[in-house]
Amino acid sequence: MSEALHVNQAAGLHNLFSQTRAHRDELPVFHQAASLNRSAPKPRTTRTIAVAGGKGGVGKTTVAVNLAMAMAMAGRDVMLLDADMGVANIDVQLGLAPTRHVGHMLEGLCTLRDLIMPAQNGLKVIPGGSGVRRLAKMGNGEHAAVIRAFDELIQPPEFLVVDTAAGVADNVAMFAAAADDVLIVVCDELASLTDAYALIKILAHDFGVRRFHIVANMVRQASDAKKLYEKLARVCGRFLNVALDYMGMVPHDEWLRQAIRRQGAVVDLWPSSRAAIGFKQLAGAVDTWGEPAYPDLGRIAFFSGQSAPAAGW
Ligand SMILES: Nc1ncnc2c1ncn2[C@@H]1O[C@H](COP(=O)(O)OP(=O)(O)OP(=O)(O)O)[C@@H](O)[C@H]1O
Repeated sequence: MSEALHVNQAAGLHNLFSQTRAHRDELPVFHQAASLNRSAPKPRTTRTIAVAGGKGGVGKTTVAVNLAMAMAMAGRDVMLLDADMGVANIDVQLGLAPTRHVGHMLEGLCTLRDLIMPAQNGLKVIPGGSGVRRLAKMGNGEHAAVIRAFDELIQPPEFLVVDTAAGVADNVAMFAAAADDVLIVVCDELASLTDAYALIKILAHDFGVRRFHIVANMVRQASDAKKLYEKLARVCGRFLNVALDYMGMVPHDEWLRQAIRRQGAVVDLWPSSRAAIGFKQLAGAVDTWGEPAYPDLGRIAFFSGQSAPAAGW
């Protein structure tokens, strides 16, 4: 698999959203992830949600932070992993000042548990590290080591929300494919749809992910959000064997920028803002997602080594 696929050049993706006739994609399925972990599945107690989107700037971090915070405010035990390693910024957004990052853990200088930072409302954050070249250049083995490190947590959370990087490089795909659910963030730009499609295609073909939750961010009204979803669903339905779930919308809302300036989450600081209401609805919808549609067998997954229920369950 290529290290960094330039999504807008891949297979003339822009055309997919406008053309009337195209060939069904028949690329082979690569079971690269499957060959890396052949251990038997074990019962898991943590539900992992990866927030992805392909394109940069569509609001992945905003959605991850506010989804995690909204669930924490609802009394759930939630951990948030900033997997945008090397250029991570969840710590800054939530006013945290980490002294260690994932690189220290990989070097054996600390454990994953040492990286956990308490944020507002009981949310726990694992910062991704910023301005560290080595983190930005991590290879597949190191990504897998980060994912497997979660097996060592003595008190696994009820939910792990993973904020992934932009693009469709291996790190994004690995973190997304290691989760139980993938939440794709799209906004009202053609490049957002084409990049979301590219990511869904890679996750479906190369990692066997079959179900995706879709949220429309920074939209003006519900009808615009629905149209975005329908465009994506139409193209995916035509070329990929995947199911898309529409999760609603988060409107464009200036209170979000204010929240970032105040180093907090909008759901916490301005809970009755339009964006906060959208995030809370999204958080409430997670409970309707049903069982993860994705078997553990033969893949690298977060908490795949869990064998006992989490404390407090
Ligand atoms: N619903 C919204 N209303 C207004 N502004 C928003 C909304 N969602 C995100 N933003 C703003 O858009 C910008 C990009 O958001 P964010 O950093 O979450 O995107 P991202 O997809 O994680 O970006 P990157 O790929 O670069 O990490 C931020 O300034 C954020 O405050």
